[in-house]
Formats: sequence, C-alpha cells, structure tokens
Amino acid sequence: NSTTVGSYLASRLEEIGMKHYFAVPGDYNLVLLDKLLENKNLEMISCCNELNAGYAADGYCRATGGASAVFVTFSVGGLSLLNAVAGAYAEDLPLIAVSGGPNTNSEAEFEMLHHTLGLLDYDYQRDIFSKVTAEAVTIHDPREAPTQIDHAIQTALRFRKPVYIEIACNIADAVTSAPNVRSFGGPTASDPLSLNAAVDRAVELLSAASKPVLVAGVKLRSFGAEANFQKLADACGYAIASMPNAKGFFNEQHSHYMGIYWGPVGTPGCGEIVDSSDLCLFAGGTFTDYTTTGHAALINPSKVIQARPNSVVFPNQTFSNVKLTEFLEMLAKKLKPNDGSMIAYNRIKEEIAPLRPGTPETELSTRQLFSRIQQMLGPDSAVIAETGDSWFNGMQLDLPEGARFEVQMQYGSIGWSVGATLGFCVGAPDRRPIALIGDGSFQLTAQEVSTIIRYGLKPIIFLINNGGYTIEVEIHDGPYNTIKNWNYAELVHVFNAEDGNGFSCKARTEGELDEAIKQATAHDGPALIDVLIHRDDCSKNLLVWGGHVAKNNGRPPRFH
Ligand SMILES: Cc1ncc(Cn2nnc(CCOP(=O)(O)OP(=O)(O)O)c2C)c(N)n1
Ligand SMILES: [Mg+2]
Repeated sequence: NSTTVGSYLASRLEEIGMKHYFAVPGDYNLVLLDKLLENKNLEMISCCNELNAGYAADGYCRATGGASAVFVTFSVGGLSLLNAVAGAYAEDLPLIAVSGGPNTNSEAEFEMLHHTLGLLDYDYQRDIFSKVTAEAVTIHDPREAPTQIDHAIQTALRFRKPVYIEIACNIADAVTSAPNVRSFGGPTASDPLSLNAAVDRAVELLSAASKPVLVAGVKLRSFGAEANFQKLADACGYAIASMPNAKGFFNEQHSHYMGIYWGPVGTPGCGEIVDSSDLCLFAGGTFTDYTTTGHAALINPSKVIQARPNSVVFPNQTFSNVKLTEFLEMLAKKLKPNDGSMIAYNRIKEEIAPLRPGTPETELSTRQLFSRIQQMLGPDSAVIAETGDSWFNGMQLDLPEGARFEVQMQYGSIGWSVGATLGFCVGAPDRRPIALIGDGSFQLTAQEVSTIIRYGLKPIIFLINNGGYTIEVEIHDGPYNTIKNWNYAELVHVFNAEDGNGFSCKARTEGELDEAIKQATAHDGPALIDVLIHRDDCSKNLLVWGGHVAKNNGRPPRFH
C-alpha cells in the first residue's frame, strides 16, 4: 500500500510522539505543508520567522523530552533557521529541520532559481546544515524517501542531535510506500566488560574516599539518565550539587542537595565542599569557560571521575563504550553509603535570611524582584531563563520538587527564550512557564509574543528592563551595550490588535510589582510585566563571573 512522501514524514513524526510542528511557508514547501495538514493528529504552529520557529522547536523538545520539527522554505527560510538548529546541536536536542527544496529537474536543466545564490549548485543548504546536524539528507527519489526519513529520525533520537531533511518541492506529494512497522530505538547498550570494569574501578576509588560528592551535569537529561542519577544519590548518601546548566535535573528539595556548583558564583558553601572533596563524581558534566566561571572553579582532575554519555574517565584510566544510564544504575547498587561530605557541608552551610521587602513606594531592585518570583514557584512551574543577568538571578531560585528550569548555557544565543517559551508552552500545556527575559535579548525576537497571543498560550514574562546589555557591561563595557528603550507593555497591545488576550503592565516600585504579579497570575492568558531596573543593578554573582570570564577571554596570544 502507498502514501505520499509528505504524508509518510507526517505519520513517522506522529509515531514518535510529536503532536505539533512549527512552520513558516514558502513556495518550496507549500505542497509539503498541505500533506502535513492532512494529518489531523499533528497541529501546525505558524511562526513569524524561521529563527523563532527553530527556538520554539528547541523549547518543545525541552518540554516534551522528545523530538520536534520545523518546516521552512529553501535558503531564505533554511538559512534563517540555521542558528536555532546550531543551538539545538549544542544543547543535544533532537530537532528535525525540514526544508522544501528545488524541483528535481532544475539543476539538470541549468535552471536559475529564486531565493538561491544565483549559482547552479543547489546542495549548499544541505552542506551548511551538515555542519550543525548529526545527519543531512536531500530527498529526490520517492522510492528512497522512506529509508532516508527513517534513518534521519533514528539518528536524531539515538544521538540526541538535530537532523536536516530537504524534500524537493515536486516530491512532497509523490507516491511512495506506506510506513512499515518498525521501532525507533534510543541509545545502544554498553560493552558489558567495559561497564563492569568501570563500575568496579569507581567503587574501589569512591569507597576509599572520605568525603566523596556527586555532581549532576547537563548531559544527564539529554542522555536520559536523570532517574539513574536520583537512584545513585539516594543510595550513596553523598552531598549532591548541580552544575548551572543542569539546574533542576536533580530535586533541589532532596535532603542531601547543596545547591549549584559554579565555582565562585555557586551556592554558598557548595563550591567549597566540592573543591575540597577528595573525590567528585561528575555525571554528564561539561566544563566550559561559562560553566566553570572562566575556569575559576578549582576542579582538580586527579580528584575527579567523569561519567560521560558514552565513557567513564578516571584520573588515569578511561573506559570506553559505557553508557551513562547503565553506569549510574549499576554503581547505585554497589556503593556503600558515606555521608562524610554532607557532614562537612552542614558545618559550613549558610542559612540565607529571606529578604525583607521595602515599602510599596520603594524603587525595584533585582533582589526584590526575584524574592517575589521565588514566592510564585510551585511543583508545576517552569522557569525559562534567558542569557543575561537572568542566568544569575534565576540560578539562585529554590525550585520546588517537580519544577523545571531551562537555560541555553552552552549556546547562549540571546532571543532564544521568546521562541523557547512559545515552544515550551505548546509542549507542556499543564505548566504555566515563567520567562525571565532581559530587554536586550527580547529585542532580537520580540515578535514571537504575537504567536504566544495567537495560540492563547499563558506564560508570564518578566521583561527585565535595565536599559541594556548588562551581562556584557560586566564583562566589558562600551557604548555598544546601551539599547533604545521600548514601551514593552504597549507592544503587547500592538500584538493583541482586535482579538488578542495579552495582559501587560509596567512595574517600577515594589508595590506596583506586587499588584502586577497579582493581576498577571489571575489573568487567563499571556502576561508581560515590564520591570524597570537600574542599569547597574545586577546580581553580585554576575560581577564576579564577568570578571573571571573577561580575564579568561583576554589571555594573551602565545607565540613560539
Ligand atoms: C545572538 C546573540 N548575539 C549577541 C550575543 C552577545 N550578548 N550576550 N548577552 C548580551 C546582552 C544581553 O542583554 P539582556 O538580555 O538585556 O540581559 P541583561 O541586561 O544582562 O539582563 C549580548 C549582546 C549573544 N549572546 N547572542
Ligand atoms: Mg538588559
């Protein structure tokens, strides 16, 4: 029995659990979109531009834990989407980028085409995408389409990376075989000998340590190992920390959770315990300049075991082909409990006194703003923190069990959070996300608020209006860090036009903020609060972090 290429793709996307996809039309993908629309189990979310559609797909992956898909037109659409797909690569998200492509006859007929570079080479978009995906294919032959589509989907799910599928515009409705029954598996299993040897070595070293600690890393989620980590944490009794880009992957209400390990800007007392421990097991950690605060974190490789997605790295021995999930699971069964690091932590941990509010007329500060946001959090919250001082203020929030926290710390492309909030809302309708978006970032992608309004989604957006690029100011200031102020609250009314339901207001004082939060929370629709903050009011941690990152960026060139 048969179907069309476009319908084949739609049924496979439905089969892997997708319920929505993001799209911007163009004459290379219109027939393809018609085929997708025939599938009533998939809903199209039309976005204002392809970059934001990609950021929305990024957020959708984070919300659902599964794959997402974006449909764009050739070149003008695809090359705009590119930056979001690169971000998905950096963040290990299975985003399926689908582009319409030139008619299969064009190149052979030396036909010059619109939207292209004006050259008779139509492979360039796939070549470019091959750099930011785990697989990039062009579908010209309907008989090959099922194999190419299935292989690309399998690659995305197995390696947790984006893939690129280009479908020639005259192939989208071509006849092909209907999908055969098959499974789309996840990661492959470990090599049993290597796995056992790695676990035995870890048990030997950890059992000999007096104050071992456990640190959650960003790859825990992308490689499906959060539950295994939780089991290990419960079994070993060690003090636990999370790296900043893994915040929320481990329950912050757990009795042995110390906080965020981020060198000098981590939770007070946490960095000291990790840095002074005689053995740290990092599960899925990444040690970039940003996650180590310009390498100011005192990570001593001779005291570190790194459990990576596909290997375990000891100070002087690496075990290859060991899956993170299986390593943590097996280790949990073999480690004897040791609360040495927890005892040490309890001796030094600081009770952070809750901030006393000012008067209703007191001008707002970031600390007062975030003490209010803290009070809003519950088990079904999801905080989406944009690159900027929001990282540092968001990082200090104390997440209730079950609350989610999203940052794009590996790629850090500002503006991501607007589309990501759209996609997260679509993917997790049972949560009301709270987005922390700086004014600078917002100005790159603001128009996707109109899509949030269009689909009746209900995030609460805190637009942190400090007049510019504060995170950059603290790394390295200059006139380029000042931006033109907008009337952000008014923008929501612009996007509402005659039928939108967006709520917005400004808040300059503590009283106005309390009132704004009350109204936004009560509003049955999207809400944006334009919070006015002094240009130099940023978290202490940003000041510390900015200095270390600037110093690291400024390392002099070495010549030999
Ligand atoms: C796409 C993209 N372009 C430029 C940058 C560099 N950058 N990183 N952070 C910033 C400033 C962010 O400013 P805001 O969003 O206002 O954040 P804060 O003022 O720090 O709260 C820039 C300009 C970036 N990270 N991503
Ligand atoms: Mg700003």
